Amino acid sequence: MSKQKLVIASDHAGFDFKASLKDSLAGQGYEVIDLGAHSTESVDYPDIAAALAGAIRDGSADRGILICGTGIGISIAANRHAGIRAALCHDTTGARLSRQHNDANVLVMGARVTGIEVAKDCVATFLATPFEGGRHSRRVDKMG
Ligand SMILES: O=C(CO)[C@H](O)[C@H](O)COP(=O)(O)O
Repeated sequence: MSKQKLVIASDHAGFDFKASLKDSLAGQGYEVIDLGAHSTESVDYPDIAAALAGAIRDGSADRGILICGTGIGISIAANRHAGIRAALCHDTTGARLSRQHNDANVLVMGARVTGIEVAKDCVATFLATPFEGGRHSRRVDKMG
């Protein structure tokens, strides 16, 4: 099976964290589109979330990873976009269930609240876990 196409983006607070995740994913052979931020210069997370939503919507990527300081603002912003199911996760249980029950297509994490090794485990779990369907499909469908 071919690897999923990934898009990753962060605000300034997640810049270093994003670089670590991107390196790790590249090392595993993933194609990763990086939509910035490209430095620690301050940017606004709604703009970052909008850019990533566009990349999922136009088919440039299958799954997304978003990072801000807490993950809260950028997940709120991402979920305002049609077709985006962004899950803010702090551990691998959340990452697994976000896929099994919610068919999340964007994993969100907070660089100021989650350690990078936990984050790498969350990414691996998120990418490896299929949606369970069944009763969960009905609920996901109700969200549009
Ligand atoms: O976590 C965030 C949003 O939920 C942002 O990363 C955070 O608010 C940015 O703060 P600052 O401009 O003080 O670096």
